[in-house]
Amino acid sequence: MSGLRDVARAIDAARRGWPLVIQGAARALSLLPVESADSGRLAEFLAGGAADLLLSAERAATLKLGNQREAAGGGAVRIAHAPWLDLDAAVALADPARDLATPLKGPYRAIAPGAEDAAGAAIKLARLAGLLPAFFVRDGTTPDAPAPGAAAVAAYDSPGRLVIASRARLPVAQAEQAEIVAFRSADEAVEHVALVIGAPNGAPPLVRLHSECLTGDVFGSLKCDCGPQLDAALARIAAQGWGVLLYLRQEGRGIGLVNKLRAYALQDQGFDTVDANVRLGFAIDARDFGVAARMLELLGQRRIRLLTNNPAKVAGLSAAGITVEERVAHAMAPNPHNHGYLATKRDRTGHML
Ligand SMILES: Nc1nc2c(ncn2[C@@H]2O[C@H](COP(=O)(O)OP(=O)(O)OP(=O)(O)O)[C@@H](O)[C@H]2O)c(=O)[nH]1
Ligand SMILES: [Zn+2]
Repeated sequence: MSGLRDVARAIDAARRGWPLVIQGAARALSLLPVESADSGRLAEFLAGGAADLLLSAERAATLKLGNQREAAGGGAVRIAHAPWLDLDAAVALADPARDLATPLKGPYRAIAPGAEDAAGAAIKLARLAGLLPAFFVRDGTTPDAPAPGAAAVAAYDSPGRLVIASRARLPVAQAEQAEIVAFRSADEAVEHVALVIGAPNGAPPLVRLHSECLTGDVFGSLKCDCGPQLDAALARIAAQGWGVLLYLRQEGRGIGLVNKLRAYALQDQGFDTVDANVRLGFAIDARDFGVAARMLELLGQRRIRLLTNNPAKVAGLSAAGITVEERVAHAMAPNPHNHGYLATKRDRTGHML
């Protein structure tokens, strides 16, 4: 599908600081990501015409720019160009790291994004590229820039084309009888993985959906509960004799490692995990559990028992056709560093803790 190839090229361009185009149903937007731009790239981009700034609705709301009406639909707010809206000012609008230190320039004026579908797709594309959701933007196309349609961006990470790419026996410390299964999609670069423990015994498998957390899974971070949850899930599945751990490549609840570390830096300034995500311009939780449902289907498991405290995982799987016969609580003892994080999950994101 050439549309998906154009999305992949656009993600690559965004990471490299090259311009890209998103074709909306009514009109196209030319875009240059604020994070990866430099003054030379910006000057080239501006040679095509004056550029406004596109921010996610969450970031605009944090800055008290724009309002719900403007944010409705596309999930993006466009800030009209002004002489003082240079690269430095754009970085200050995009990156919350300096929010408390530097007062905003301005005044800034929010205008309608123009092509709401393309604007919303741009915000999603920034997340897929692991970049801050902020672009220099102008109407129309740019020669030689990748130009996916907004609909292709929206469909980009849908799990329909996921297949099992490879599987092999993998004895692990917690379970000698285990098999690793790698999944691949023609559309996406990331590879999700399942660890199937034991052998089907007729009962619904005990399943854990684990979203990637480099800091917790590899370094034993005490800021979250991911590492202990991963270990405990493997132990509990092994004790049952049969089950599946899905290792989902959804680092930082889907915003990527760099953006998660930005969220951690904001947490060091006193914001909680929810407010940090929103301040960066992202949804509180950017994950879609449809991919997990597809993995379970490919493994032939449509009825499961799910280890989680997160009702959104149960709802996401159910909406995608998986029957969750039982939710099995999976709470870990808190430590002094993750106590606040766990309290926020309980109080603000509906976790049953
Ligand atoms: N953006 C962001 N992501 C975080 C933060 N702390 C942990 N994460 C990520 O959150 C995800 C943790 O997901 P899960 O272990 O599936 O936990 P959960 O959604 O709380 O649900 P259960 O553990 O199943 O109850 C991982 O991708 C972590 O990288 C944070 O402060 N900010
Ligand atoms: Zn973690």
